[in-house]
Amino acid sequence: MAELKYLCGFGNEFSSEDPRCPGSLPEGQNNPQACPYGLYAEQLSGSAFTCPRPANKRSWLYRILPSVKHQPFIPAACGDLTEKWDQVEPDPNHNMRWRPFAIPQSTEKIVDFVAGLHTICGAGDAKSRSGIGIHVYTCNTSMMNKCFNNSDGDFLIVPQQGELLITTEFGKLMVEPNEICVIQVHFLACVCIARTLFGPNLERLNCLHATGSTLRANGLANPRDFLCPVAWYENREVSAGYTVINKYQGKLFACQQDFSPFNVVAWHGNYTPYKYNLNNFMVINCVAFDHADPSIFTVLTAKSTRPGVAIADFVIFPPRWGVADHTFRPPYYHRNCMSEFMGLIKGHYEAKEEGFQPGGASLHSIMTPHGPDTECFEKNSVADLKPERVAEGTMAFMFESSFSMAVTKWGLETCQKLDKSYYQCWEHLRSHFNPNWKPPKH
Ligand SMILES: O=C(O)Cc1cc(O)ccc1O
Ligand SMILES: [Fe+2]
Repeated sequence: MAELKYLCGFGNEFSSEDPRCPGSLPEGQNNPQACPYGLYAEQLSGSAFTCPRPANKRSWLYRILPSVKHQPFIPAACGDLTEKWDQVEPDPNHNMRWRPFAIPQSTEKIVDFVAGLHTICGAGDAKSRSGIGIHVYTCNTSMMNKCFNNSDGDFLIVPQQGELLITTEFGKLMVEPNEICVIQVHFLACVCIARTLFGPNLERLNCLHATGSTLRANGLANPRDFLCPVAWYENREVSAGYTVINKYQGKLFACQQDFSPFNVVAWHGNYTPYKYNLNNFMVINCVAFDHADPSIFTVLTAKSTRPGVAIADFVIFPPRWGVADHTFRPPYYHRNCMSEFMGLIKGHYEAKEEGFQPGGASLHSIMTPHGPDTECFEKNSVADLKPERVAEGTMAFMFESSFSMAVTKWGLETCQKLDKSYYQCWEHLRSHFNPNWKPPKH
């Protein structure tokens, strides 16, 4: 497949025409009486009309047929996708760790993107438009004559294994591990497996959906590194039926139409899907002493209505230099007023060299004490503090949320990946207390 082209910038006013139809974008107005090439004009808004201008998000799509032409939606099987946060009793032992989630073999079961979504934890409510859902996604096949949209929130997709070709109404995105992509609320997406890194047709990812707020880029993620697709259309009748699956108020619904919805010939606007390569993040770190809190690693944030408090921050722990003097350099022990869901794309996480594995995850719920494991503490309390590379070959990430999240039955039981021995990584922490301690002489 030819290299895909992208437009670069974050939240820019973009415009794009499929080169097969030059002049398909109306000039000087959005709603001509008759659009070029006989297209329909359709607006997709990401902010209320009344929002102040800098917060306004909307795009205009010029398409062969409008989205409204479809059969009614009917309930569809939700599998392990849920917004029921009371499936299991609350449990304050919410320092949890999961071994790498299993990817079904295609010889056993065919699983596409939608069928492969499993909700692991979350909180809040799509109806009041304030909430978060964290899903683990494993699949072994492409979506065929089928696409998906999430009416409940923006989808942030973090591939861990295998490349994805995501067709959207704005065009195509190729997303590989160490890249992320954002498919906003209401955008249609067809997720295909493009190429796999380990064995045939196996994909594993984490998805975050944040309800009620648009994801914004943080200052250290340069706007020009965000890539958005260019217009691409297909004029394809599907007499057997094209299925649109809609996640709406926490449940899945499906409808049929007799044409491909990827029929947008031209578009313009500032509300588009995008991808971002995590290697482009301009990492900063402490250059004097002490461990800086991980807000310095925030790539994207979905703001809540409370100033400075996020529904969810997307944070990464990329390779960097550690140079802090007279400092315990790894993460400190802490009790956080935010929930921390972490995943490992590749490598080893500095606070837990073992146990936390690529393709696995951890959850440290609100105020649950956690920090470096015993080995990490002992080693780094006496380490020679030369400048050194930290997290070489590693990419860990965190969804940090102000919500106190519930774990689902799938996360607790069905997935069978919960590491029940996780608490033991702190069990051997011993007291170093010495009441006769004297400050060292210099
Ligand atoms: O718990 C963790 O491993 C994540 C984390 C990392 C860090 O550097 C500081 C605080 C924090 O919660
Ligand atoms: Fe933490």
